[in-house]
Amino acid sequence: MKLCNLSMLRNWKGKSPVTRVRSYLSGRTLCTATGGLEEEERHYVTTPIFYVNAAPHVGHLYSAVIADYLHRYKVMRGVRSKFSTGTDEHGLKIQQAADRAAKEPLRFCTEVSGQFKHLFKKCDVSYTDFIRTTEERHRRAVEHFWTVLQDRGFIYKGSYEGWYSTPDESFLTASQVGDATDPDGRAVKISLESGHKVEWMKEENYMFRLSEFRSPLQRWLKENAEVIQPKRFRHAVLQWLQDDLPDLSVSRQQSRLQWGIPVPGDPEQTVYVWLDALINYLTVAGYPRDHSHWWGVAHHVVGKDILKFHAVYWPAFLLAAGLPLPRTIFVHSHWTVEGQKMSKSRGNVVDPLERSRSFTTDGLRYFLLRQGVPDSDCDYYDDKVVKLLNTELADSLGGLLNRCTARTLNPTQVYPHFCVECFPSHPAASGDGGRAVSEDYRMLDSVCALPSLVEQHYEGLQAYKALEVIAGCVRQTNGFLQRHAPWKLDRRNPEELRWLDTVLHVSLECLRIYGTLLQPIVPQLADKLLSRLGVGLQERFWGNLQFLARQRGGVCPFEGRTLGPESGVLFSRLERPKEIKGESKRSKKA
Ligand SMILES: Nc1ncnc2c1ncn2[C@@H]1O[C@H](COP(=O)(O)OP(=O)(O)OP(=O)(O)O)[C@@H](O)[C@H]1O
Repeated sequence: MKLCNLSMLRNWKGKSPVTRVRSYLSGRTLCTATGGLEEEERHYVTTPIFYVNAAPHVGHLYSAVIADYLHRYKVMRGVRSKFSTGTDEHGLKIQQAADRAAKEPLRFCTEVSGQFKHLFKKCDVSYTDFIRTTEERHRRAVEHFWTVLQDRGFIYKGSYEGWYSTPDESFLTASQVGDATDPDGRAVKISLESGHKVEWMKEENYMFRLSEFRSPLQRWLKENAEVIQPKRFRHAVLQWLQDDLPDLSVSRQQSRLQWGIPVPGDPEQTVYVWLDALINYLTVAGYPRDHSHWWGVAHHVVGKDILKFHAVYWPAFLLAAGLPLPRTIFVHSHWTVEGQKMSKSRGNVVDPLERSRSFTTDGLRYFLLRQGVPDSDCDYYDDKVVKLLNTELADSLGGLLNRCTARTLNPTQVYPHFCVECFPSHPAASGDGGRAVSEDYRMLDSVCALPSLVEQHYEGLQAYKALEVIAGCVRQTNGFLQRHAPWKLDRRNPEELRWLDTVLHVSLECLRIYGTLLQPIVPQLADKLLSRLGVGLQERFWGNLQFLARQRGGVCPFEGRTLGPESGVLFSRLERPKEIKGESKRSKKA
């Protein structure tokens, strides 16, 4: 077992009662600070499963890359991480979309599900599990779950009467419905939340005793203040729990909905699509057989549009089934287009595959995670993407790498030596030989503090804050290089050469830290950067984030090592592509 450094100890926020310390270098094992007892840590992150009534858009990719970076971050920490995504394939909307496309529903679903898979592959979404709700393993899980709820007395046959929104596949209380007029001027009722038309529905079906769960849910939220993040969404859920919480219809008559899973023992009824869909998280965990390994450590990433399903219905179903509740429900806001939610049914979508070709996969991932703020909606437009990527990836980060590794400055192409007399660990200790100035020490402080700040933001699913602090440090390092202008130093003078090498060593150390921290967000770009620096695959874990060890008398394994081969610019400056300009104009006219 290798030793962990102090910052790891300080930063580790394990949930077990004993102080847990990760041996990051060994990757998988975990020991306790008290006795070396080995234990394994697990993490299970999910995206919503995506409804296959139309092709994916940028909003879907956003949910997927949030879960992906969390998964990659956990893997970097040596945690055993499971990451599931997939497609939600039952329901009236799919039945109708398949009819419109004149295709068998399953064939239609297979095609659209394939588009999601293809997108995720192209965009490096490194899921470990992909589930389709039309799979046999899922049908078995739903049937079992239903039977458990029924056996425990939480499902009864009743009659549902009330408002129903087919586009949202959801039931609404009177307070959630408002008046509007349709395009033909007729008075209609709409869902106040989604704006979709609702209809009055009356039919016999199965009801779930949701009304019994108000207090348990309130208690759960009270005792677990962090379970719903960010906070404003927790408040929204608490508010819903103050309102009416009537029993929930959990089946539809088969005559109205054929495309779904039949209710066990009653083929005249089809399981409500949301109950069916939510169970996917259990199916992936192995339910009903051996799910306990993963189920207790589940973290859901969801858009705010489906918060109620995940934070009210889903925990109520789980409590009724006697199963543990998710650890976190992380909620994000929406990408909008000219102020309106980007959505399949509105058709105002931005094609993520096309954008990943124009801006590169990492460019698009970086943009979404740097600009997407969980708390509030964000308008998407291409100019913003181009500006951000040119500034932060091409000029700032790419420029820094380019300058530090250029043959003119570094003709031997090695990770240069650090001279501690030129840059001692503390300014006061600098004798005549010290050449660093106070801004340089401020930069070192920022870079030293960076891993723990980034950790905090990654753990809290606030990637934009992590990327903001990284971008700030990159700017500081560029300033450091500019200030000392190593290109003006005379290599023939040994003293100047020592300082030149030190400036480059410090800059490469900074770049190594940035590249390592950026891996979950921009995996290809980070790989290119770290490979150029000659950092091996086993040297890219969280435990390799010791910065500038040489200054504190430690050993830097990279010093004197040959740099990796040159492989072109890190990130090429972007032009605004013509075809995207055309599309933006079209969407403006619409
Ligand atoms: N505009 C968006 N911004 C961010 N995430 C989104 C957006 N649209 C969808 N998502 C993500 O996808 C999930 C499921 O969305 P859904 O499949 O209902 O997409 P949609 O485009 O809103 O579809 P529809 O228009 O048919 O309701 C959301 O909960 C969220 O995680």
